[in-house]
Amino acid sequence: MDSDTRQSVIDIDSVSKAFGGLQALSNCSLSIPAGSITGLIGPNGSGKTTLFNTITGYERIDSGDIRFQGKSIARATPEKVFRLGIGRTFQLTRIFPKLTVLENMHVAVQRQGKGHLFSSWSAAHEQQKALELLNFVGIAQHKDLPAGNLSYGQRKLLEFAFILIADPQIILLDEPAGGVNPTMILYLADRIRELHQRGLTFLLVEHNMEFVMSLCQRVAVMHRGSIIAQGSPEEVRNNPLVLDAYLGEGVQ
Ligand SMILES: Nc1ncnc2c1ncn2[C@@H]1O[C@H](COP(=O)(O)OP(=O)(O)OP(=O)(O)O)[C@@H](O)[C@H]1O
Repeated sequence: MDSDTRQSVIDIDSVSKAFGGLQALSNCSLSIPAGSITGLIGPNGSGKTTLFNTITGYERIDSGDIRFQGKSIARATPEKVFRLGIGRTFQLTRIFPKLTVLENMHVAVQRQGKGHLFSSWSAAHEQQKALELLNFVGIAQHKDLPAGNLSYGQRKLLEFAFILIADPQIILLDEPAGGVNPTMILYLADRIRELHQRGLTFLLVEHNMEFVMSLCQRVAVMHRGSIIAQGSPEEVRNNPLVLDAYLGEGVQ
């Protein structure tokens, strides 16, 4: 099915957000088709992380609306957004380095669910699910190691496992390939494709153009707080507005 005609899972509708005098988002509109892998690119400071923060409840918008499956989430807390089915990773990974990898998974269950989402889980179920997910992201063999011993790429995989705990419907990834070695990037791309085939939707911010162009069916380009272009990787690559935006701000 053409992604343009699919139902959208998230609709960002004329969203604006200022930090003091700085307009980080300016009448920003974007729809994420259900079942798509959408890449969000743009020069440094164009508003990509701010957009992620507004979708996931970490920043309040000044005007406009954000809807998830048709319902406004513009005023929802991060916990509520997560419970609705929107998972998210951060640019800097958030792990406890002295706890083992498996202990980190247990902490993630407690921390992300705040005791509600997973209250019916038994300890055995939690253990089994944690191991399955560590296996899926390829770091189960390190389960008893302190998480601080993991490489940067492996920490990102661990954080990926954290958000899968809650069976999200859409996953927002903030620079998943940033600082990760090429082999790990390919591995991560395969995991994303596999989850996508199982029905998950992805929105990812990324500066690694090869990663974006090979993985995403749709690409949206931000510049100065607005979406200036969107379409297939090919369409975006050939759009002169996109080149102007990057050249104007210094190529990444
Ligand atoms: N909490 C904040 N307080 C003040 N200014 C902020 C805040 N968060 C972001 N900004 C500013 O908003 C603008 C957009 O930043 P944002 O981090 O969203 O851009 P980005 O596209 O994600 O950049 P990068 O690619 O470098 O991560 C920047 O000028 C940034 O300095």
